Amino acid sequence: MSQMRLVVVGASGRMGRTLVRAIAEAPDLVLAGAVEPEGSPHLGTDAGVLAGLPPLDVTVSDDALPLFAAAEGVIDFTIPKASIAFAGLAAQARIVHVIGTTGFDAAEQAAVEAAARHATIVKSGNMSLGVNLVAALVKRVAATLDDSFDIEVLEMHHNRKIDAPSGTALLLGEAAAAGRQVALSSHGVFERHGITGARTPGEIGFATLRGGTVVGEHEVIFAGPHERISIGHRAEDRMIFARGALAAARWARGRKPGLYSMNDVLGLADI
Ligand SMILES: NC(=O)C1=CN([C@@H]2O[C@H](COP(=O)(O)OP(=O)(O)OC[C@H]3O[C@@H](n4cnc5c(N)ncnc54)[C@H](OP(=O)(O)O)[C@@H]3O)[C@@H](O)[C@H]2O)C=CC1
Ligand SMILES: O=C(O)C1=N[C@H](C(=O)O)C[C@H](O)C1
Repeated sequence: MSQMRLVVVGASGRMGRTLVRAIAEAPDLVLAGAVEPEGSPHLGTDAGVLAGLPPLDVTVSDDALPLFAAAEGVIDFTIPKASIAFAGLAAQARIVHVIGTTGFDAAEQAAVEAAARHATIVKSGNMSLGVNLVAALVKRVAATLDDSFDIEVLEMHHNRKIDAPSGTALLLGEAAAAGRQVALSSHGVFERHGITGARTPGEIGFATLRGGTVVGEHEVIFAGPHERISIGHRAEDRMIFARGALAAARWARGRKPGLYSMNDVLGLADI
């Protein structure tokens, strides 16, 4: 099979640069384009140089559509507003769209779902194998334990992160809610401050920490009567997310339009 031609949007970001390096080290993939927003100081720069590599002869552009038209996939770790626009363009170009961006509100999520009628989209709040395995375990443990075990999701990230709770924390909360056969929208508690009253049984609580250069840490705590179970994950390098995203692109190549998750890519959907 020929090399898969991929465009990286948000190419100068923390994930964008990591993705460019991950594509450069994959013999079956080739960087076909690199995109940054209009006005970015990085426009016209070589994407390889930007990522700390020798030149790759791909200059950073703000004109996504012609690049998408000549590619088979786009890898997108940007911001929700941009990802929605890219989903429309990817649908127009009939190419694979891997979305790692987090922080979507309900209307933005609905826009991605609409685009997935024409584009093959893989979207996940965390592209790593480890976190998706942890989510499968959380679902199983939540299904096994009753409401006498309180579920709390704890996360810590670097001080540049703009959304909270993290996409991964939400993914883990959804897994816990699915295990308990409840909706996260009705059982999730995202803020506590002041005289909150005692904890309501069945709540799924979230706590967010921000600081330093932490790549991403998550812990799901099941706190029961006189015992506590804790299941967690520590990301040590952004390369785990980048390699996961590239695995998603390979998996999605040639697949029919639809909205897929990393569970589909990793074969964890039935766990
Ligand atoms: N699912 C997963 O496994 C992971 C998800 N993430 C998520 O990925 C996203 C990005 O994270 P990170 O790389 O740390 O963030 P950064 O802020 O470092 O990078 C975001 C990049 O997107 C660019 N961007 C913004 N708008 C546009 C646009 N319209 N067109 C093209 N590029 C655009 C920004 O450009 P500029 O700076 O010029 O605005 C920036 O280069 C976040 O939502 C984060 O939560 C992160 C890691 C793993
Ligand atoms: O912004 C980040 O850095 C990360 N974002 C994702 C999230 O919101 O969960 C994934 C990872 O934890 C890093």
